[in-house]
Amino acid sequence: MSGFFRRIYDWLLRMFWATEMDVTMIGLQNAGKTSLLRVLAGGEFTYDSIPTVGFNMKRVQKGHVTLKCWDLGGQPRFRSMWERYCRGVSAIVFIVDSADDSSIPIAKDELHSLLHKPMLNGIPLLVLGNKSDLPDKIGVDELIEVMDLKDITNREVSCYSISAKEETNLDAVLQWLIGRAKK
Ligand SMILES: Nc1nc2c(ncn2[C@@H]2O[C@H](COP(=O)(O)OP(=O)(O)OP(=O)(O)O)[C@@H](O)[C@H]2O)c(=O)[nH]1
Ligand SMILES: [Mg+2]
Repeated sequence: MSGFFRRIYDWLLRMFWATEMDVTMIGLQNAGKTSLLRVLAGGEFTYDSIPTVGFNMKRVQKGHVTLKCWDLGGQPRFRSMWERYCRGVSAIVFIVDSADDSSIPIAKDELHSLLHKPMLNGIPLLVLGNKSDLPDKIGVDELIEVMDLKDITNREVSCYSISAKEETNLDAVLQWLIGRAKK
């Protein structure tokens, strides 16, 4: 399809079949949540990302679906906000720095204590091992193991290895999220 007809087609889809879905992005500080969202929204990757204070919101447009993405601060003082921002969303995205071994046990505990909250029952979960461009990263199988993802039974769970920097697997992330839009 030529660029012109593609734009008309996208516009018609948005006019008559538009869907907006809320997605919340959480994970420890420095995992790469803000970087991922910046790149998903069409921005440039940068090493000078500023730690998020509280939260930010950015919309990501993909065909007829608008992802309303809530990017939460990962420092300990902001983690008590996570539950409130996860309530009622179409999907929770939990981002892990897959090249930082020491962060993983803390990330696992934070994730599992959040998933025990009754208000969040059943919300689909996508766990992303970010920074796959770095040499010391762990792969998806190991991430599933160390994050105890096989023990999660009350919701749909998927796990991908990604790099916000090199834009690795970001299409798969968007496709997964769009597939969770509430009908
Ligand atoms: N090599 C590499 N570095 C990354 C990647 N994604 C993010 N970073 C870097 O990791 C650092 C932290 O990124 P942020 O996106 O600010 O992390 P965050 O999870 O939003 O952190 P908080 O807002 O404090 O919770 C920055 O220096 C980024 O440039 C990646 O895919 N590869
Ligand atoms: Mg941030």
